[in-house]
Amino acid sequence: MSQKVLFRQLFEKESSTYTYILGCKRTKKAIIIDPVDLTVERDAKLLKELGLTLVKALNTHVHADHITGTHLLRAHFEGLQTGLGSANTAKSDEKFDDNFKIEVGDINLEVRHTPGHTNGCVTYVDHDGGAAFTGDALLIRGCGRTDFQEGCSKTLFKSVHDRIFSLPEDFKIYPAHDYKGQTSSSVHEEKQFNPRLTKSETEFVDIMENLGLAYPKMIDKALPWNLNCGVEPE
Ligand SMILES: N[C@@H](CCC(=O)N[C@@H](CSS)C(=O)NCC(=O)O)C(=O)O
Ligand SMILES: [Fe+2]
Repeated sequence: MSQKVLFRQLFEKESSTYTYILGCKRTKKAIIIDPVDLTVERDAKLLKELGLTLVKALNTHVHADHITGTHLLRAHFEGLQTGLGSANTAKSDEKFDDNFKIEVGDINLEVRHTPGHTNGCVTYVDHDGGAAFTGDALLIRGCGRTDFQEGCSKTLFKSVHDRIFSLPEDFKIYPAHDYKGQTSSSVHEEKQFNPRLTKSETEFVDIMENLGLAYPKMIDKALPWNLNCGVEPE
């Protein structure tokens, strides 16, 4: 991570979600990526202890397994803007087109559209810090499932190869989830050892069609709330 940016990786255990805080040391303005409703109080307290003002709460996609904390964070930080990729129909203050550049003080993130797990997934790339926040597009030694939310395994294969594996090999990978206690990886590691993405497209599609994962416990509640920015729909 860049010396100019304060960085924290936080974990929410019910959904095994990683939330990331990036704080500009100069301006004290901060961005949070993939906050969870259950851990908003913890995250807001930490931000305040670090002397940071949260100005943007971003999601990598409309989550199916938990409710986003973006709306609840507004109560702690006046003027907070929520953000999401522009391919989503969900409510959000900002919608980012492909290659859009987010700037907050000395924090710079490039938005790369990486559909496939959902049609609206994005990866936030920190070129200065050499890191990519991949959401569920690329997990450590895995990837997001493609069996709901307009998922498509061929699209995901292309997104990961064209938009994530094309980054420098030493870029770190920070996913939205991990179910095995792993915290980060690198482009080099995933290109070498990811058991799904090292395969041909045909083999990848076959793997994804036979994952046999259970339907996420919270999906029926989480999707309508998250389409409404984490607020209960009327
Ligand atoms: N058991 C969990 C959901 C687990 C799950 O389906 N995770 C998603 C990411 S959250 S949308 C996924 O894509 N997993 C891929 C994999 O290979 O594990 C629950 O019930 O919430
Ligand atoms: Fe997801």
